[in-house]
Amino acid sequence: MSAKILDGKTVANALQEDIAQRVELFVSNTGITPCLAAVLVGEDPASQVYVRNKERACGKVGMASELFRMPEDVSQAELLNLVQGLNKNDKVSGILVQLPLPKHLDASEVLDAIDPQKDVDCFHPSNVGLLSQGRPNFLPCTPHGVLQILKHFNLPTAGKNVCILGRSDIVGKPLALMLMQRTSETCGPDFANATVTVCHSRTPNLKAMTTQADILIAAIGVPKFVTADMVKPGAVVVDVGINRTDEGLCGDVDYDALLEVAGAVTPVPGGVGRLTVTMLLENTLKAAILQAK
Ligand SMILES: NC(=O)C1=CN([C@@H]2O[C@H](COP(=O)(O)OP(=O)(O)OC[C@H]3O[C@@H](n4cnc5c(N)ncnc54)[C@H](OP(=O)(O)O)[C@@H]3O)[C@@H](O)[C@H]2O)C=CC1
Ligand SMILES: Nc1nc(=O)c2c([nH]1)NC[C@@H]1CN(c3ccc(C(=O)N[C@@H](CCC(=O)O)C(=O)O)cc3)C=[N+]21
Repeated sequence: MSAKILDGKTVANALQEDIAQRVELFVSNTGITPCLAAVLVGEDPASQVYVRNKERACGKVGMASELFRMPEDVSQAELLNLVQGLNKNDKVSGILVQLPLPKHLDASEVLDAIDPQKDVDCFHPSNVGLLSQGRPNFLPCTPHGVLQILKHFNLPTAGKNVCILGRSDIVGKPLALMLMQRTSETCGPDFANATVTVCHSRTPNLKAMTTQADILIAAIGVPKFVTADMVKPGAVVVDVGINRTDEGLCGDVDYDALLEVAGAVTPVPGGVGRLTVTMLLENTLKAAILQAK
């Protein structure tokens, strides 16, 4: 058996074409160009790559982006001051503070300071609360990207056993919330209504959980953690992990081995990461529309 490869580039390009058209329409109707403000603290190489990808993608769909770089030793007060300035700045539609932040900073306090209507990451407690109640303002980028890949390849989640590895606030937890809802705002009821199992570092006998899954989603940050014996034959495997190793970029799943057991699998790079960036563009346009009202 050879798994179908769920190419994120194709999905991202199709969605970005659609976003570009809506951006053009919005600009011609309002005279406003949606703008993403990205805040980057320090010199972390991975963060720099991601932020660069985000800026490039903004340009591709006709949106503006502005990068705000802060030194590694920036104070909490200075960073809060920057965020408050961006909240007030009418030219800025969306604000993204790239994570992780250096340890001396209180990330929650910084993220909570972002105007919920500019919170394109969907990290603000009011936006997370709305998401959990099934009436989202913004959809979180990476979880939304996972749904969009599944939708593009017609792999519905309704009635399926979905196992998520990882319970972070950026991927695992919001993804679990979205998949257990009755419907998805953008993808409909076929891409919700899952029976969701969330696993983490304190889950005993992980393999017993993963082998039950029709759809297995890995978001733990451990290179090639998911091996062929952990996957039910024919299952859909979504690899969210992005790990930098000596042999280059790799995901949380043992991709080559899984090609022989899985029904479908996302590559890294060229998988979910592409969609994360695309859904950020979607949210930035949405933010601009909210603010134009
Ligand atoms: N493609 C994309 O767009 C994105 C990719 N990523 C990537 O996804 C991965 C996860 O990121 P993120 O969610 O931020 O990670 P975090 O480090 O915040 O969380 C990792 C989660 O995985 C769990 N975990 C870690 N090791 C194990 C293990 N051996 N067995 C079971 N569970 C384990 C942790 O459990 P516990 O809670 O018990 O500690 C935790 O819940 C990373 O590789 C990251 O780079 C992240 C965001 C976007
Ligand atoms: N506030 C905040 N919001 C985030 O959404 C956020 C964050 N902080 N911190 C880090 C994670 C990670 N993340 C990615 C972004 C782009 C790619 C991406 O472009 N991936 C490409 C290229 C990867 C590469 O070349 O390194 C791919 O997978 O093909 C991946 C992962 C967003 N995150």
